[in-house]
Amino acid sequence: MSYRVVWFKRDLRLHDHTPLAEAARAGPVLCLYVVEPGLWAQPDASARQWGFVRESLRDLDRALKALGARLHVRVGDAVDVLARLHAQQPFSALHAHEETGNTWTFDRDRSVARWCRAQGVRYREWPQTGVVRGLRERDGWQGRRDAFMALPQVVCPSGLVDAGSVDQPLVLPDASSLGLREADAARRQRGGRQEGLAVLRSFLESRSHRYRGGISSPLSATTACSRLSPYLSHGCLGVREVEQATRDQLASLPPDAHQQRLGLVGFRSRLAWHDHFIQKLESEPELEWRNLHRAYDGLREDDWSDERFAALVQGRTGWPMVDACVAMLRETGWLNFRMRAMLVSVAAYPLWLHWREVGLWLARQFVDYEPGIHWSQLQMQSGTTGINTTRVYNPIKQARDQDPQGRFVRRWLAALRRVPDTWLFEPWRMPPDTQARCGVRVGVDIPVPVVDLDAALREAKARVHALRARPDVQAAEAEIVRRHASRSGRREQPSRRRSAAEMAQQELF
Ligand SMILES: Cc1cc2nc3c(=O)[nH]c(=O)nc-3n(C[C@H](O)[C@H](O)[C@H](O)COP(=O)(O)OP(=O)(O)OC[C@H]3O[C@@H](n4cnc5c(N)ncnc54)[C@H](O)[C@@H]3O)c2cc1C
Repeated sequence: MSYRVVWFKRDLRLHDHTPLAEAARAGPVLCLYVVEPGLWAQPDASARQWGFVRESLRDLDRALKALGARLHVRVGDAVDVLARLHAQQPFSALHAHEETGNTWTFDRDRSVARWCRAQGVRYREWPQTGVVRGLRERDGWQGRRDAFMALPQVVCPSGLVDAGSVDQPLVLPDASSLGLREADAARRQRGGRQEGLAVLRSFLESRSHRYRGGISSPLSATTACSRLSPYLSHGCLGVREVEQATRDQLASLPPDAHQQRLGLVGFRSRLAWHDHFIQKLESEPELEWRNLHRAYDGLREDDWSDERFAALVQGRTGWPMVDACVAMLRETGWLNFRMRAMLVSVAAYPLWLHWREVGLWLARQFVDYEPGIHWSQLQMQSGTTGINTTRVYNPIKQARDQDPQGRFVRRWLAALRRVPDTWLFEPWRMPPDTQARCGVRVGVDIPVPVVDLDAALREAKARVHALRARPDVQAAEAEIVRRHASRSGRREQPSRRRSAAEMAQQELF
């Protein structure tokens, strides 16, 4: 029997799934998910991500069963799994979505393509976002992305003929058998398309009026933001279906729904950034591990400090807003944009840590880890792209602006609950008699900051600005703009060293 294999990766849904629809049109299919121990052994993988994927796979299997098929799960190296399947029962084609992942998945996809060529198996891949494969420069990209988003969604087949047996139960390994030792996040979002659709509905219909103005503070952001990121990153929802649902919701709003309209327009621009940032990694896979602007090589690498990194990871920097964010991230696997940017900024400037290790730690924390967005943002917030404004977040100012009553900090840091408002954001300055009155000992119950914030910020900014001012560094920026910068808004000039859209992004949050 001739059949096609549909290989699910970061596209855990049946709706708007071209590889599945095309395979089903041609005849029997085998829907495959490969649990790859090599992938889960990478330093950016974590139990919380696997927990989310596991739930999504169960949901996917249920959806396939309703169509008369099932999800076939194999554990192993993708090429070995495909070779075994092919030896048992040869298939004519392998269908998949294009993936912009980390270096490991990039290499794996190339190995799979080589294996297909050698076996005479047709390997077909389709895009699932506005990211364009093989793009050499950014001119014209936005138009191509918009055209993709305007295409009709691909309808899910109404029935499937499974090329294998359908009455097997779904068996999925647990995190520990994949060697994932860090604990799952106790209060993370649950995986699966059904969960994702419910989150999408609640955002479009009732929460989006709080998006504009609500997404910067970590207090309001948990409900004001869409919270769609893990469903988009693991493909439980497609970007195109979310974009079109938003467009339709906007069209149906009554004229006086100003706040909701502003919210949905802002949200739609974030969906465009989703593709804009992933395109950077697609066009330049090396930005996962080396500075986008090579003149920044050596800026921080040799000054690595285990002590400063440990303080950050353990949430013991001494700056309450930073430590509270780390506590929330540990427990929920999510933070809003501004707080993510603040964590990276604190790591890069006052703590003067190179972004790669910091990025790996954060990647493991994020349930929604999306390599293209993640590594581009890590470099942008660390000031190593050469084309973005150097934005340095002061964690004490952020606390005052985003948590003026200290509710967020007190919620996540139990030791600070009895500290009076006056000292809450700089508790290490508390006089001894105040410490005694509120029963909190600086240096014992709460940490003293690892570095002097003002002095460390001053020195860090001076070092980065000195580098940016060098003519040879500025001269090299034009090429980075050509390949990566946004063309929306006025066309940016290399000499201005910033992208209009990226500036807008920095300012909006
Ligand atoms: C250092 C750093 C690392 C990040 N790592 C990731 C990551 O691994 N995965 C991830 O999905 N997002 C990442 N982001 C972007 C952003 O913080 C999250 O997308 C957002 O917080 C997710 O919550 P939400 O879905 O409620 O966002 P919303 O504000 O509701 O946005 C909707 C969607 O738009 C996209 N989006 C939003 N903001 C951005 C942005 N600035 N750049 C690109 N796309 C955006 C996401 O897909 C998001 O789900 C990172 C940001 C920073 C500063």
